[in-house]
Amino acid sequence: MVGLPARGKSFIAQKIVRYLSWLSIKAKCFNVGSYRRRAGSGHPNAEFFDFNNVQAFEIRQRAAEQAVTDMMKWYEEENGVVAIIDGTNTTRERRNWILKYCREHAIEPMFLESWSDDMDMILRNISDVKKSSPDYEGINPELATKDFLKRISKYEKVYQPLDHELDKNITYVKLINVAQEVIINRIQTYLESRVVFYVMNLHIRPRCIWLSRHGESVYNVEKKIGGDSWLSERGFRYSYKLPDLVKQSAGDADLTIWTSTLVRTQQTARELPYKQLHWKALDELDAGVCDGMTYEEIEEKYPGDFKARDENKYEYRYPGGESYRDVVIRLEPIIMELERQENILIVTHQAVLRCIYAYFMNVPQEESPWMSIPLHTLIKLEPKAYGTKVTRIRADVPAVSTYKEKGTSQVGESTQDGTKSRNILLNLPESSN
Ligand SMILES: Nc1ncnc2c1ncn2[C@@H]1O[C@H](COP(=O)(O)OP(=O)(O)OP(=O)(O)O)[C@@H](O)[C@H]1O
Repeated sequence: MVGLPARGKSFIAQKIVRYLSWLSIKAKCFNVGSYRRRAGSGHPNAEFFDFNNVQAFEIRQRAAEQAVTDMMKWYEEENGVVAIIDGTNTTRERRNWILKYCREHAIEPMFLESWSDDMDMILRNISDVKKSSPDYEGINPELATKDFLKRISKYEKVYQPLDHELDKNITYVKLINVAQEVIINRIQTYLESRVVFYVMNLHIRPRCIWLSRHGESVYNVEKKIGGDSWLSERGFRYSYKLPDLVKQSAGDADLTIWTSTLVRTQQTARELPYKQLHWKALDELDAGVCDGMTYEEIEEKYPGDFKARDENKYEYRYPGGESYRDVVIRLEPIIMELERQENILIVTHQAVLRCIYAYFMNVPQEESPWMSIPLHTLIKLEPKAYGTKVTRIRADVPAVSTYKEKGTSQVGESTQDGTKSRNILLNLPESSN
């Protein structure tokens, strides 16, 4: 990463790691600010970041070296694929040092610069995350803001942005005022282009995403999986309640509804007074030859498959059908479009919802297929600077549980509050410098 403080470097770095991890590409962020704190910077004020402060400069240099050393160890020992050095890396000298070190280890780095002169946005960023940074623990917020602006001015004195001419031989992407303008140079690999495409689609305007499973279906009541059945009577009751639940949570905000192409999601959404789009990519995980069967029937007819699925639910692919991994791959355009959009309500199916939820909440693959996402519950996701806040709103309409625990063909769960799901993920703010 490259850029002055409060330009969203950590935000972007963490999002890239979450996106790649969700796609099963091993990625990790190495945050130079946390190495600097571990190296004993304490609670530094702006003077610490003065480039003429020799002692402090040494601490910062050591922190960068430690981050780069750990990165290399991770590549070598843990087969890492994409590492991100989340630091300011504001001088060409520092970037050349990273470039040289990486090339000596046969790694071709890509630099990602976030550049902004939008002072309102920078002040908002400081207020969002910097005042609560460990650097300013116990310090009056106004003083913290003032000191942080001074810290930025120390960096500005030495800042050398990526340059069309001087940096023409390196791979980079430069985001100007979020993605108002994007400059790319020497993008050479498929993975690099995926990352560029992803960051081009990010925005930071406040918005919410709501998720709901379809209302209880006739197949849910009959304990069958797959199919294209109608809603049950209780499922229709949920569809009549949904507009009020949404209004309660979204107020007068405008939103767009996305459903799958299957009858049960469209019946669930039909009373909602918003624009609706139907996506094939939101259809339920295809159970192949098991479509329309109960888990008991599957256990009886395909005992080997039943066991194999319990053992590795993420990878298991139904004969003639799909695995969770397959669903994630087909959901990628949905995630990309979600990043671009503002308020969206998605009405979809259990497995698909687990995959979308896993992306926003950073749920690991071994856990995501086992998350409990009950029927007749509206989930609100609010993306924040360093994570996503979740609120669950239950409709007072009873429904069967379709949750199947490991090792049984019975559906239903011991806990009704869905404790197997993650309620909130908010990473501690770290600073890149
Ligand atoms: N491309 C962007 N440009 C400017 N701000 C952004 C961008 N992307 C995200 N943000 C905002 O930046 C804030 C988070 O700042 P972040 O901690 O990531 O900055 P940083 O550049 O890593 O700062 P530091 O160098 O002090 O660690 C959030 O409020 C987020 O909305």
